[in-house]
Amino acid sequence: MRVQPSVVLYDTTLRDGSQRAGISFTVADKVRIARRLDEFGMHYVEGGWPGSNPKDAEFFRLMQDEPLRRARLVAFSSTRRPGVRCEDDIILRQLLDAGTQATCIVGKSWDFHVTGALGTTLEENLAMIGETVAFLRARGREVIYDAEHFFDGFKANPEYALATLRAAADAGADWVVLCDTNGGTLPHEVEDIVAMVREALPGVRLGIHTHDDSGVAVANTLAAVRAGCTMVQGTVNGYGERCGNANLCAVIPNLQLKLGYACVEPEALKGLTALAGFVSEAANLPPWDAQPYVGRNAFTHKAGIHVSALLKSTAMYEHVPPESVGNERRVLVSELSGRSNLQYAFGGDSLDPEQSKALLDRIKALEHEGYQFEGAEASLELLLRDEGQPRPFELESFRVIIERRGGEVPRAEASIKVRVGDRTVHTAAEGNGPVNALDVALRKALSEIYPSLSRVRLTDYKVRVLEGSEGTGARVRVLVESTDGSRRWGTVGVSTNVIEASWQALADSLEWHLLREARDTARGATATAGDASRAAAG
Ligand SMILES: CC(=O)SCCNC(=O)CCNC(=O)[C@H](O)C(C)(C)COP(=O)(O)OP(=O)(O)OC[C@H]1O[C@@H](n2cnc3c(N)ncnc32)[C@H](O)[C@@H]1OP(=O)(O)O
Ligand SMILES: CC(=O)C(=O)O
Repeated sequence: MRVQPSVVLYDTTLRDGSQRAGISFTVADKVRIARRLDEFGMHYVEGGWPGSNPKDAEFFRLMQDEPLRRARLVAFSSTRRPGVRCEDDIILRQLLDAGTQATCIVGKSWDFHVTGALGTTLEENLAMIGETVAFLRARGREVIYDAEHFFDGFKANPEYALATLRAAADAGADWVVLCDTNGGTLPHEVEDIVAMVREALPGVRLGIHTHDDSGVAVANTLAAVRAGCTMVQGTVNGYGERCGNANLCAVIPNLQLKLGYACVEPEALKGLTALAGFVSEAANLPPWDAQPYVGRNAFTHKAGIHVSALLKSTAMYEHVPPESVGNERRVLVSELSGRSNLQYAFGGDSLDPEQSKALLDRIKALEHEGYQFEGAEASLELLLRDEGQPRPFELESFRVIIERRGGEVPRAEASIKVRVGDRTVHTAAEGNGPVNALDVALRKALSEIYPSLSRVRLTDYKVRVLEGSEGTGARVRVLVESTDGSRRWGTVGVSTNVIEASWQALADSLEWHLLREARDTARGATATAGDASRAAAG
């Protein structure tokens, strides 16, 4: 592939990204994200609008004390207001006070907005743009000019839309960025219009800023780059106003891996998946599993036919290697599996054809009953255990009582009898609900014999009703996620009784931990014995 010239990355997660419904970064979040974007290799990081709110102003104050290492931090603002001198405009004063070397100014390109939203004349708007850019350039600032609604403006009145860009460029703007603010433009239009702008403004460095209202923000960004834009604006995970901005987590690998443009170091690209996770965590939004390139499902294979081909060559069902963006391949085992899924999931040829067939039949039958092994790989692994081997513990019986007295919060009490080897242990415990009481009672029964269980914690508990029409008599599926501080695993239980389903998932979780621990210990002992015999032989 021919290596194309580089494309400049301009991240606006902290400004346009924070315009997404549901996001409210703290100042500390903004500082952490800015540093992470810098480490990743974004060339520009737009931090916010200092004239908008005290949080953004404080963010820029803090960043002056400890600047970014490589990226340029950008403060954002609009042009001066109509009829107000730049020197007297408070918003521009606050922009300068932010102390950044780079600034971004948004101005109007669409005549409809100039007269309808700003309520001023077309001439005054041109003056607002040119004077604001010149004002900032005269004060030593780099100016990135964002031409709001450029594509809609160009379609309505191309001469005027181009005149707004000329006003910025002639006043010394370093970059002129064409914005598809309403996200209504399609890729072929973007490609044509950018080509016309290039012709009309030779030598002006162009950028692209798109929104995803038509679901084509990434495609529009790529079309603009192909037509000559050399800066791309976007956000991590595509966060942004309404349907979001161009998602840099797709734009960057598409440019770099598919189109041959240099954006970041190939090693840095391997940090993209971690960056996406970091930002979704900081934004307090659930990760987007189906997100291209960096989502958990982006390289997850479920269908038997796909997995069978993957075992021959991963390129058969993967457009790029997952490691190129720091993601990983996963293979699920479910009712849509064939032998290949089991072979992949359990490694090599550890199962003979008959075992595979029997296991697949069992999985398919259990999924028919309502089990789901996708998020419950530990329960799946337990299906493979040798039924002849003694189990770490076996349930003899449990009883759960829930009591509510008067207006008090209800309490639950569980008593449990389990057999461990030839001992029977009988315990009781209270909890804030029946499942919690069962969990506490079971651990109490086992903790003396298996002290490592004290490290195991439940991190998630989900219940799903499987047949809605049965009402409270319906079958439920319980999925439990557990951790011992270093590993996470999922287990499942299904029953018409939610406590029984919870028990199954809970018991599987502890049993899986104990079997894993026994296996790790056995492997450690084998390795130690091997070392000793090699040392003796040497
Ligand atoms: C496309 C984009 O995403 S641009 C970024 C948009 N982001 C934001 O708006 C978030 C931050 N915004 C804010 O904090 C506030 O809206 C502020 C501080 C900027 C302004 O607040 P207010 O003075 O109370 O005005 P309000 O928000 O009601 O209206 C915006 C004003 O800006 C004016 N304006 C809009 N675009 C521009 C522009 N390019 N140049 C100058 N003024 C503009 C509008 O005409 C309106 O003025 P008016 O009330 O005299 O009609
Ligand atoms: C500038 C900007 O955010 C837009 O036009 O969408």
